Amino acid sequence: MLTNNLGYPRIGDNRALKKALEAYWRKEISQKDLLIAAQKIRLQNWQLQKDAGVDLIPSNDFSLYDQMLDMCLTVSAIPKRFHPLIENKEVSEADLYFAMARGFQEGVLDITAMEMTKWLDTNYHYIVPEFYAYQQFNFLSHKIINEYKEAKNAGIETKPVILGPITFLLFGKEKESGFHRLDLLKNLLPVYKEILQQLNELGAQYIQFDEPCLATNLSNTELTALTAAYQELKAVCPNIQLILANYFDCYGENLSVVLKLPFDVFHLDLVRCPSQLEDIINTNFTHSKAKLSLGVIDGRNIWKNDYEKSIQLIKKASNYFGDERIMIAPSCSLLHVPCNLDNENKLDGELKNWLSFAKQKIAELIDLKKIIQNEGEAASILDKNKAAIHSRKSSSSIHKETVKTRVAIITEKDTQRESGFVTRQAKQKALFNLPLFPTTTIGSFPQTTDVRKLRAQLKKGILSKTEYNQALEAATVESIRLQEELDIDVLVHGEFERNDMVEYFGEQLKGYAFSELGWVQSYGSRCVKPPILFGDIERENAMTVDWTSFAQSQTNRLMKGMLTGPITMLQWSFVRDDQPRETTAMQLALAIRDEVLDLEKAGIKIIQIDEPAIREGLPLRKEEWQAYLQWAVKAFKIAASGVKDETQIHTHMCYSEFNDIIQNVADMDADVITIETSRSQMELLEAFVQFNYPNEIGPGVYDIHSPRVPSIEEMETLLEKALAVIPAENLWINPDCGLKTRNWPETKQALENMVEAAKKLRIKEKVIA
Ligand SMILES: CN1c2c(nc(N)[nH]c2=O)NC[C@@H]1CNc1ccc(C(=O)N[C@@H](CCC(=O)N[C@@H](CCC(=O)N[C@@H](CCC(=O)O)C(=O)O)C(=O)O)C(=O)O)cc1
Ligand SMILES: N[C@@H](CCS)C(=O)O
Ligand SMILES: [Zn+2]
Repeated sequence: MLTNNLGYPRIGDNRALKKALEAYWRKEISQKDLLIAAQKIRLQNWQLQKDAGVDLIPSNDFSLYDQMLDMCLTVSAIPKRFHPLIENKEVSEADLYFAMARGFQEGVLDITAMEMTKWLDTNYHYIVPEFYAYQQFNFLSHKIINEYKEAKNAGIETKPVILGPITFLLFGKEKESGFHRLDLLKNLLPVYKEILQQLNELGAQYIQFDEPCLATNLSNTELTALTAAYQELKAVCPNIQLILANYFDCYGENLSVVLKLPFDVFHLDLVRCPSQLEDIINTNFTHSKAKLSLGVIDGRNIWKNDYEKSIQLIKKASNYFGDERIMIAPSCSLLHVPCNLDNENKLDGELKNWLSFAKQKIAELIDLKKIIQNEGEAASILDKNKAAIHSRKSSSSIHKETVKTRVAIITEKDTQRESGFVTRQAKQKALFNLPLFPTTTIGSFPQTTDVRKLRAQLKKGILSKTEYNQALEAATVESIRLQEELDIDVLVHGEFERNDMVEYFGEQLKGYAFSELGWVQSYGSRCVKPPILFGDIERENAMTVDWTSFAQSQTNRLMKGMLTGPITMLQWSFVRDDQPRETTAMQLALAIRDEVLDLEKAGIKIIQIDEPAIREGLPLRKEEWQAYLQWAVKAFKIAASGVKDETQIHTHMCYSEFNDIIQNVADMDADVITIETSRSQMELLEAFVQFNYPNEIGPGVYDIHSPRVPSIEEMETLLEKALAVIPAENLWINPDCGLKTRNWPETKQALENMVEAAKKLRIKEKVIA
């Protein structure tokens, strides 16, 4: 029985990759130094897995920015606008790669970044490949080959991991009409064949094809393409063992086609979908020679594996198929969990004993093998695990009757505003007296090194709480003055006091715990430290009233209160797996509702409840959507509906394709929604238009993930597009998302341009009127 790992976190302990990348982008270190730092992480990861005794160690799971972008470079899917950079000998392959991710603004060149979107239902973002009719591909970046050789030179045999051709095409976008991206498969496959041939020549024994599109509903055409592709690929190198990796859900209705594919190993995510083992047992797979990789260790959460449960599944599989046809594995790549629990010194001992990060999950894999093979320490390993699992199940720190009772008595009335939108809109317009096309921002302003340093100094005791607060007050006042100077209509306080929009709230809620170094990659160099939601959620004190009231006291303009919604708190935390997610969402919703009411009591007239993760939380299979959406929308409405008509509730969403959930977005009944639309050139608005979305909308007019500053004309063009489909009285003007990742000069310039674009639009609208 072999152990199989699908992927390891690539940011390195202590976010080594983030630090190297950002230093390189700031031109503080050379490209050579960046590449050395990257190599060090790869070697450490491989060595750790080899030392632990993992049989199938992944390579090419590392990426300097994103694995989908790596594939674009591998097959030379480089959008035409970046071609001047290919022709420019001064621009290296790495800089071309970063330009595709981050945009490029130098000299006469001003190139927009590629779009970025959520990787299935995770908080990881990938770069969206762009496709053109008749596009040709060729084997450009040899990263997969180089990393295989690099490991081999270090004495480590690895299993190269590659994103499969079907997922690569399906998760990309056509950039012109008249073709479907799957039409490009025949042009793409020769590159995959060349890769297979080269790996074969180098002696690779396994190659893992990631095809997570199999966790979604696929059409017959897509499944036919899948079959054709892998028949062609297998024929090239019959001796390499091909592994099919699907994760985050069942193969579902795709299973019967999948099991006929010429793979040597089929990976199953048995954490998300334990029932699929039974489904496979009920097919004639028992007669096949192929192996199963049983993903029994949760690669998406941080709870210690329950060995008894896993052993049951493994034994069931081995009874049917025999030990030699079984591999054991984490459910998916460990990219989505932090590196190493050993680095945590401040976690409560009881809680720490319930947890497992990437390094510990690798150890769990080996433990399970030892238990199955009944090696010497097997009994004591199992006993220790049983004790930890029992300790969590029976702990008194998890359950609070008052919280459970409050959830039990939620009624329909708790989810309804006093009046409908039309009445509320009239009251709010009369009260606020805002200009046509009001301008606002999404909440955060640049979290500069200086601001982060303040927090680090507070933590280390170098700054007192009073000194820390004074410094943040100064930053807040400065941002308010700037917004007034820029003539923005509805202001924000800037969120300087927040380390992160989820962690900050988690820190103030009972039922949450925090790691010190539990970082997980979100996109590129950006990381998050998801708080650990382990128990019933209770808000003991107001969380944002002091800062928001302070900010409001500094200006005569309207100041938005800024909160994170219950579904985003749920999605971006490591959540408990001992109760339904719905129950946890209701507990969070009640806590946020209390905060909304406290803000209203403190005189705040506009309150934004961010829900950027509502789309990401959708189950991967459509048949499960309605059940989720029903409770997700309910949770938002519980949070938002306690206020009077005059209080304006905003929500904000980014990275979302709203087309198929627009009815549910409308059901949330926020007075104003601000959404990310600029990278897709307002494409997203189509959904709002087709549905005749009734409430006010602020479609983002500039992409905040790129350092490039958009021009006034560019934003005017986007606004014209928006105005063609949204009634003028419902249109707000704002960036795509918060500005925390930007620096001040870019931010000032971009906002100045944005306000100017709004003013020009107002004048044009007056002329037409
Ligand atoms: C809006 N987005 C968010 C998502 N998920 C979240 N949980 N939060 C989000 O805001 N998902 C979708 C989008 C896009 N994703 C991201 C993710 C992450 C960032 C980001 O800016 N991350 C920061 C880290 C933020 C943080 O927690 N900072 C802490 C710790 C700061 C730190 O690094 N301290 C230094 C010491 C300070 C010094 O001396 O310089 C250290 O520990 O070494 C804080 O502020 O206190 C990142 O830098 O990656 C943005 C969008
Ligand atoms: N209010 C948050 C939303 C990010 S999705 C911010 O501005 O950063
Ligand atoms: Zn956002």
